[in-house]
Amino acid sequence: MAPSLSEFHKELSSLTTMNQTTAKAAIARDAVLTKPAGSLGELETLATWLSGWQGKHPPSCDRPQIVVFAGNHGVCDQGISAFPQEVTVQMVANFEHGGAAINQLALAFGASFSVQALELENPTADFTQAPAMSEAECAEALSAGWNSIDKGTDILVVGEMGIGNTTVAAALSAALMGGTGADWAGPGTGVSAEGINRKAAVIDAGLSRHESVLDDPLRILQCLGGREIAAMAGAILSARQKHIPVLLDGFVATAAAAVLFKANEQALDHCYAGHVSAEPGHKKLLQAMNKEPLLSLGMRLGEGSGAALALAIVKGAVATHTGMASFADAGVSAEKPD
Ligand SMILES: Cc1cc2ncn([C@H]3O[C@H](COP(=O)(O)O)[C@@H](O)[C@H]3O)c2cc1C
Ligand SMILES: O=C(O)c1cccnc1
Repeated sequence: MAPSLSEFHKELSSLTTMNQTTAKAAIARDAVLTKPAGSLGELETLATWLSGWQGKHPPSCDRPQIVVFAGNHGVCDQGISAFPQEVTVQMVANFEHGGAAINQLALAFGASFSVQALELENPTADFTQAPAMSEAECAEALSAGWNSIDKGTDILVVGEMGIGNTTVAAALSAALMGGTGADWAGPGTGVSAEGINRKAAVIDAGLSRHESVLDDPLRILQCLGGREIAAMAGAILSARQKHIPVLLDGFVATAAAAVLFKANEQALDHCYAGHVSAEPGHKKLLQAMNKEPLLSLGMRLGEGSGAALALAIVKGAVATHTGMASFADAGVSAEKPD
Protein backbone atom coordinates (compact mmCIF):
# COMPACT_ATOMS: atom_id res chain seq x y z
CA MET A 1 0.00 0.00 0.00
CA ALA A 2 1.23 3.51 -0.80
CA PRO A 3 2.28 5.46 2.28
CA SER A 4 0.07 8.35 3.43
CA LEU A 5 0.61 11.38 5.66
CA SER A 6 -1.85 9.98 8.21
CA GLU A 7 0.60 7.19 9.08
CA PHE A 8 3.20 9.80 10.00
CA HIS A 9 0.61 11.75 12.01
CA LYS A 10 -0.03 8.50 13.90
CA GLU A 11 3.67 7.93 14.64
CA LEU A 12 3.93 11.51 15.90
CA SER A 13 1.17 10.90 18.40
CA SER A 14 2.73 7.70 19.79
CA LEU A 15 6.39 8.55 20.29
CA THR A 16 8.77 6.34 22.26
CA THR A 17 10.14 7.83 25.46
CA MET A 18 13.57 7.92 27.04
CA ASN A 19 14.57 4.90 29.15
CA GLN A 20 14.78 6.30 32.69
CA THR A 21 16.61 3.24 34.07
CA THR A 22 19.53 3.44 31.64
CA ALA A 23 19.66 7.24 31.92
CA LYS A 24 19.90 6.88 35.72
CA ALA A 25 22.62 4.23 35.36
CA ALA A 26 24.68 6.77 33.39
CA ILE A 27 24.17 9.45 36.05
CA ALA A 28 25.19 6.98 38.77
CA ARG A 29 28.36 5.92 36.95
CA ASP A 30 29.25 9.52 36.21
CA ALA A 31 29.17 10.25 39.95
CA VAL A 32 31.94 7.73 40.76
CA LEU A 33 34.40 8.50 37.92
CA THR A 34 37.79 10.00 38.82
CA LYS A 35 36.98 13.68 38.30
CA PRO A 36 35.32 16.46 40.24
CA ALA A 37 31.51 16.25 39.90
CA GLY A 38 30.31 18.01 36.73
CA SER A 39 33.83 18.69 35.43
CA LEU A 40 33.18 17.09 32.04
CA GLY A 41 30.33 19.54 31.50
CA GLU A 42 28.28 18.85 28.38
CA LEU A 43 30.05 15.49 27.87
CA GLU A 44 28.26 14.24 30.99
CA THR A 45 24.89 15.44 29.67
CA LEU A 46 25.64 13.72 26.35
CA ALA A 47 26.49 10.39 28.00
CA THR A 48 23.22 10.42 29.93
CA TRP A 49 21.22 11.50 26.87
CA LEU A 50 22.75 8.69 24.78
CA SER A 51 22.17 6.05 27.46
CA GLY A 52 18.57 7.12 27.91
CA TRP A 53 17.66 7.27 24.23
CA GLN A 54 19.64 4.14 23.23
CA GLY A 55 18.02 2.37 26.17
CA LYS A 56 21.32 0.81 27.18
CA HIS A 57 24.11 1.40 29.61
CA PRO A 58 26.91 1.87 28.84
CA PRO A 59 25.99 3.91 25.76
CA SER A 60 27.90 3.51 22.47
CA CYS A 61 28.98 5.55 19.46
CA ASP A 62 30.54 2.64 17.51
CA ARG A 63 28.18 2.51 14.52
CA PRO A 64 27.41 6.08 13.47
CA GLN A 65 25.46 6.33 10.23
CA ILE A 66 25.39 9.37 7.96
CA VAL A 67 22.75 9.49 5.24
CA VAL A 68 22.47 12.34 2.76
CA PHE A 69 19.25 12.86 0.81
CA ALA A 70 19.20 14.84 -2.43
CA GLY A 71 16.24 16.60 -4.05
CA ASN A 72 15.53 19.26 -6.63
CA HIS A 73 13.29 22.29 -6.21
CA GLY A 74 10.97 23.97 -8.68
CA VAL A 75 11.36 27.22 -6.79
CA CYS A 76 14.85 27.48 -8.35
CA ASP A 77 12.98 28.97 -11.35
CA GLN A 78 12.69 32.13 -9.24
CA GLY A 79 16.48 32.69 -9.26
CA ILE A 80 17.10 32.07 -5.56
CA SER A 81 20.49 30.28 -5.56
CA ALA A 82 24.01 31.27 -6.55
CA PHE A 83 24.35 27.87 -8.31
CA PRO A 84 22.43 26.14 -11.11
CA GLN A 85 20.15 23.22 -10.33
CA GLU A 86 22.31 20.66 -12.17
CA VAL A 87 24.83 20.94 -9.30
CA THR A 88 22.52 18.69 -7.23
CA VAL A 89 22.97 15.64 -9.48
CA GLN A 90 26.66 16.48 -10.05
CA MET A 91 27.23 16.54 -6.29
CA VAL A 92 25.44 13.19 -5.90
CA ALA A 93 28.08 11.73 -8.25
CA ASN A 94 30.75 13.47 -6.18
CA PHE A 95 29.35 11.90 -2.97
CA GLU A 96 29.35 8.50 -4.67
CA HIS A 97 33.02 8.93 -5.62
CA GLY A 98 34.06 10.11 -2.16
CA GLY A 99 34.94 13.68 -3.19
CA ALA A 100 32.65 15.80 -1.01
CA ALA A 101 33.36 17.31 2.41
CA ILE A 102 30.99 14.87 4.07
CA ASN A 103 32.86 11.86 2.65
CA GLN A 104 36.04 13.00 4.38
CA LEU A 105 34.26 13.73 7.66
CA ALA A 106 32.59 10.31 7.59
CA LEU A 107 36.02 8.72 7.12
CA ALA A 108 37.59 10.88 9.83
CA PHE A 109 35.00 9.82 12.43
CA GLY A 110 34.41 6.21 11.38
CA ALA A 111 30.84 6.69 10.19
CA SER A 112 29.09 4.77 7.44
CA PHE A 113 27.97 6.99 4.59
CA SER A 114 25.31 6.72 1.92
CA VAL A 115 23.53 9.10 -0.43
CA GLN A 116 19.97 8.71 -1.69
CA ALA A 117 18.92 10.74 -4.72
CA LEU A 118 15.18 11.38 -4.72
CA GLU A 119 13.75 11.85 -8.22
CA LEU A 120 16.26 14.52 -9.21
CA GLU A 121 14.97 14.51 -12.77
CA ASN A 122 11.54 15.46 -11.43
CA PRO A 123 11.87 18.62 -9.30
CA THR A 124 9.09 19.60 -6.88
CA ALA A 125 6.64 22.24 -8.09
CA ASP A 126 7.53 25.91 -7.58
CA PHE A 127 5.80 26.63 -4.25
CA THR A 128 4.84 30.14 -5.36
CA GLN A 129 2.62 28.48 -8.00
CA ALA A 130 1.37 25.20 -6.48
CA PRO A 131 1.96 22.78 -3.58
CA ALA A 132 5.58 21.62 -3.86
CA MET A 133 4.48 17.99 -3.62
CA SER A 134 1.27 16.00 -3.77
CA GLU A 135 0.34 14.24 -0.55
CA ALA A 136 1.51 10.93 -2.07
CA GLU A 137 4.86 12.41 -3.14
CA CYS A 138 5.43 13.87 0.31
CA ALA A 139 4.52 10.58 2.01
CA GLU A 140 6.82 8.70 -0.35
CA ALA A 141 9.76 10.96 0.52
CA LEU A 142 9.00 10.63 4.24
CA SER A 143 9.01 6.85 3.76
CA ALA A 144 12.34 6.90 1.95
CA GLY A 145 13.80 8.53 5.06
CA TRP A 146 11.88 6.24 7.39
CA ASN A 147 13.41 3.17 5.67
CA SER A 148 16.96 4.52 5.41
CA ILE A 149 18.38 3.48 8.78
CA ASP A 150 20.76 0.51 8.82
CA LYS A 151 20.45 -2.31 11.33
CA GLY A 152 22.89 -1.73 14.18
CA THR A 153 23.17 2.05 13.79
CA ASP A 154 23.71 3.57 17.25
CA ILE A 155 23.60 7.25 16.29
CA LEU A 156 22.27 8.93 13.15
CA VAL A 157 23.26 12.02 11.16
CA VAL A 158 20.97 13.15 8.35
CA GLY A 159 22.18 15.57 5.71
CA GLU A 160 21.01 17.05 2.45
CA MET A 161 21.98 18.24 -1.00
CA GLY A 162 19.51 20.29 -3.02
CA ILE A 163 20.22 23.54 -4.83
CA GLY A 164 17.65 26.09 -3.65
CA ASN A 165 16.92 24.39 -0.36
CA THR A 166 17.92 27.26 1.95
CA THR A 167 14.93 29.12 0.45
CA VAL A 168 12.77 26.08 1.15
CA ALA A 169 14.11 25.82 4.72
CA ALA A 170 13.40 29.52 5.29
CA ALA A 171 9.86 29.17 3.93
CA LEU A 172 9.26 26.19 6.24
CA SER A 173 10.70 28.09 9.21
CA ALA A 174 8.44 31.08 8.59
CA ALA A 175 5.38 28.87 8.12
CA LEU A 176 6.13 26.82 11.26
CA MET A 177 7.50 29.46 13.63
CA GLY A 178 5.97 32.69 12.30
CA GLY A 179 7.48 35.79 10.74
CA THR A 180 8.04 36.76 7.12
CA GLY A 181 10.52 35.83 4.42
CA ALA A 182 12.86 38.63 5.51
CA ASP A 183 13.09 37.09 9.01
CA TRP A 184 14.41 33.77 7.69
CA ALA A 185 16.11 34.31 4.31
CA GLY A 186 19.92 34.28 4.19
CA PRO A 187 22.76 34.01 1.66
CA GLY A 188 22.74 30.18 1.30
CA THR A 189 25.46 29.31 -1.22
CA GLY A 190 26.30 33.04 -1.42
CA VAL A 191 23.61 35.22 -3.00
CA SER A 192 23.95 39.01 -2.78
CA ALA A 193 21.86 41.32 -0.57
CA GLU A 194 19.59 41.80 -3.56
CA GLY A 195 19.33 38.02 -3.91
CA ILE A 196 18.34 37.71 -0.26
CA ASN A 197 15.55 40.26 -0.82
CA ARG A 198 14.36 38.20 -3.78
CA LYS A 199 14.39 35.06 -1.62
CA ALA A 200 12.32 36.87 1.02
CA ALA A 201 9.72 37.96 -1.56
CA VAL A 202 9.52 34.42 -2.98
CA ILE A 203 8.97 33.03 0.52
CA ASP A 204 6.24 35.60 1.23
CA ALA A 205 4.52 34.61 -2.03
CA GLY A 206 4.67 30.95 -0.94
CA LEU A 207 3.28 31.75 2.50
CA SER A 208 0.32 33.63 1.10
CA ARG A 209 -0.43 30.99 -1.55
CA HIS A 210 -0.50 28.22 1.06
CA GLU A 211 -2.06 30.21 3.90
CA SER A 212 -4.88 27.70 4.33
CA VAL A 213 -2.56 24.85 5.43
CA LEU A 214 -0.37 26.79 7.83
CA ASP A 215 -1.95 25.15 10.91
CA ASP A 216 -0.80 21.63 9.91
CA PRO A 217 2.97 20.93 9.98
CA LEU A 218 2.87 17.93 7.63
CA ARG A 219 0.78 19.93 5.11
CA ILE A 220 3.31 22.75 5.41
CA LEU A 221 6.01 20.20 4.55
CA GLN A 222 3.97 19.01 1.55
CA CYS A 223 3.24 22.53 0.21
CA LEU A 224 6.51 24.33 0.96
CA GLY A 225 9.07 21.57 1.50
CA GLY A 226 11.05 19.25 -0.73
CA ARG A 227 11.78 15.57 -1.09
CA GLU A 228 15.14 15.59 0.69
CA ILE A 229 13.64 17.61 3.53
CA ALA A 230 10.69 15.24 3.92
CA ALA A 231 13.12 12.30 3.85
CA MET A 232 15.19 13.85 6.66
CA ALA A 233 12.00 14.32 8.70
CA GLY A 234 11.05 10.69 8.07
CA ALA A 235 14.50 9.45 9.10
CA ILE A 236 14.52 11.52 12.31
CA LEU A 237 11.08 10.20 13.28
CA SER A 238 12.06 6.63 12.39
CA ALA A 239 15.19 6.94 14.55
CA ARG A 240 13.03 8.04 17.47
CA GLN A 241 10.80 4.97 17.19
CA LYS A 242 13.90 2.73 16.92
CA HIS A 243 15.67 4.23 19.98
CA ILE A 244 18.46 5.80 17.91
CA PRO A 245 19.68 9.26 18.97
CA VAL A 246 20.17 11.86 16.22
CA LEU A 247 22.62 14.72 15.69
CA LEU A 248 21.02 17.62 13.83
CA ASP A 249 23.02 19.42 11.15
CA GLY A 250 22.49 22.96 9.80
CA PHE A 251 19.59 25.19 8.85
CA VAL A 252 18.11 22.88 6.22
CA ALA A 253 18.23 19.69 8.31
CA THR A 254 16.91 21.59 11.32
CA ALA A 255 13.98 22.94 9.27
CA ALA A 256 13.07 19.31 8.49
CA ALA A 257 13.24 18.52 12.21
CA ALA A 258 11.13 21.60 13.01
CA VAL A 259 8.20 20.06 11.11
CA LEU A 260 8.21 17.22 13.66
CA PHE A 261 8.64 19.64 16.58
CA LYS A 262 5.58 21.64 15.56
CA ALA A 263 3.55 18.44 15.29
CA ASN A 264 4.67 17.29 18.75
CA GLU A 265 6.98 19.34 20.96
CA GLN A 266 8.55 16.16 22.37
CA ALA A 267 9.43 14.83 18.90
CA LEU A 268 13.03 16.06 18.98
CA ASP A 269 13.94 15.04 22.52
CA HIS A 270 16.17 12.30 21.01
CA CYS A 271 18.02 14.94 18.93
CA TYR A 272 21.01 17.07 19.85
CA ALA A 273 21.97 20.09 17.73
CA GLY A 274 25.38 19.17 16.31
CA HIS A 275 26.31 22.73 15.36
CA VAL A 276 24.97 26.16 14.54
CA SER A 277 25.36 27.15 10.90
CA ALA A 278 26.41 30.59 9.69
CA GLU A 279 23.11 30.74 7.77
CA PRO A 280 21.34 33.33 9.98
CA GLY A 281 17.98 31.54 10.24
CA HIS A 282 19.58 28.53 11.92
CA LYS A 283 20.33 30.19 15.25
CA LYS A 284 16.76 31.52 15.44
CA LEU A 285 15.28 28.16 14.56
CA LEU A 286 17.34 26.37 17.23
CA GLN A 287 16.31 28.99 19.79
CA ALA A 288 12.64 28.53 18.87
CA MET A 289 13.04 24.83 19.77
CA ASN A 290 15.24 25.32 22.85
CA LYS A 291 18.23 23.55 21.31
CA GLU A 292 21.80 24.51 22.25
CA PRO A 293 24.33 23.64 19.52
CA LEU A 294 27.45 21.62 20.43
CA LEU A 295 29.67 23.45 17.90
CA SER A 296 29.82 26.89 16.32
CA LEU A 297 32.47 26.86 13.58
CA GLY A 298 31.06 29.28 11.02
CA MET A 299 30.20 26.36 8.73
CA ARG A 300 27.40 26.81 6.15
CA LEU A 301 27.59 23.76 3.96
CA GLY A 302 24.86 21.30 4.86
CA GLU A 303 25.50 17.66 3.68
CA GLY A 304 25.38 16.68 7.38
CA SER A 305 28.87 18.14 7.80
CA GLY A 306 28.40 20.04 11.08
CA ALA A 307 26.62 17.12 12.70
CA ALA A 308 29.35 14.75 11.47
CA LEU A 309 31.96 16.87 13.26
CA ALA A 310 29.87 16.70 16.43
CA LEU A 311 30.30 12.89 16.31
CA ALA A 312 33.82 13.56 17.58
CA ILE A 313 32.38 15.20 20.69
CA VAL A 314 29.93 12.36 21.23
CA LYS A 315 32.76 9.84 20.85
CA GLY A 316 34.65 11.78 23.51
CA ALA A 317 31.65 11.62 25.82
CA VAL A 318 31.31 7.85 25.37
CA ALA A 319 35.05 7.18 25.72
CA THR A 320 35.32 9.04 29.03
CA HIS A 321 32.05 7.67 30.38
CA THR A 322 32.86 4.04 29.58
CA GLY A 323 36.65 3.95 29.92
CA MET A 324 37.50 6.04 32.98
CA ALA A 325 38.28 4.42 36.31
CA SER A 326 36.12 4.95 39.38
CA PHE A 327 37.55 6.49 42.58
CA ALA A 328 37.35 3.06 44.25
CA ASP A 329 39.06 1.14 41.42
CA ALA A 330 41.85 3.68 40.97
CA GLY A 331 42.43 4.23 44.68
CA VAL A 332 41.83 7.99 44.31
CA SER A 333 40.40 9.77 47.35
CA ALA A 334 36.85 11.07 46.86
CA GLU A 335 35.69 14.63 47.60
CA LYS A 336 35.82 15.59 51.29
CA PRO A 337 32.51 16.38 52.98
CA ASP A 338 32.09 20.17 53.81
C1 LIG B 1 29.14 22.65 -4.80
C2 LIG B 1 28.12 22.66 -3.70
C3 LIG B 1 28.16 21.70 -2.68
C4 LIG B 1 27.22 21.75 -1.66
N1 LIG B 1 27.02 20.94 -0.60
C5 LIG B 1 26.01 21.39 0.09
N2 LIG B 1 25.50 22.48 -0.48
C6 LIG B 1 24.41 23.26 0.12
O1 LIG B 1 23.99 24.35 -0.70
C7 LIG B 1 22.67 24.19 -1.19
C8 LIG B 1 21.74 25.21 -0.61
O2 LIG B 1 22.08 26.52 -0.90
P1 LIG B 1 21.17 27.42 -1.87
O3 LIG B 1 19.81 27.50 -1.24
O4 LIG B 1 21.88 28.74 -1.90
O5 LIG B 1 21.15 26.75 -3.22
C9 LIG B 1 22.25 22.81 -0.81
O6 LIG B 1 22.50 21.91 -1.85
C10 LIG B 1 23.09 22.51 0.40
O7 LIG B 1 23.20 21.17 0.69
C11 LIG B 1 26.23 22.74 -1.59
C12 LIG B 1 26.18 23.72 -2.58
C13 LIG B 1 27.12 23.69 -3.65
C14 LIG B 1 27.06 24.74 -4.71
O1 LIG C 1 23.08 25.39 7.31
C1 LIG C 1 22.80 24.75 6.29
O2 LIG C 1 22.15 23.67 6.34
C2 LIG C 1 23.19 25.28 4.93
C3 LIG C 1 23.70 26.53 4.77
C4 LIG C 1 24.06 26.98 3.50
C5 LIG C 1 23.89 26.15 2.42
N1 LIG C 1 23.37 24.94 2.59
C6 LIG C 1 23.03 24.49 3.82
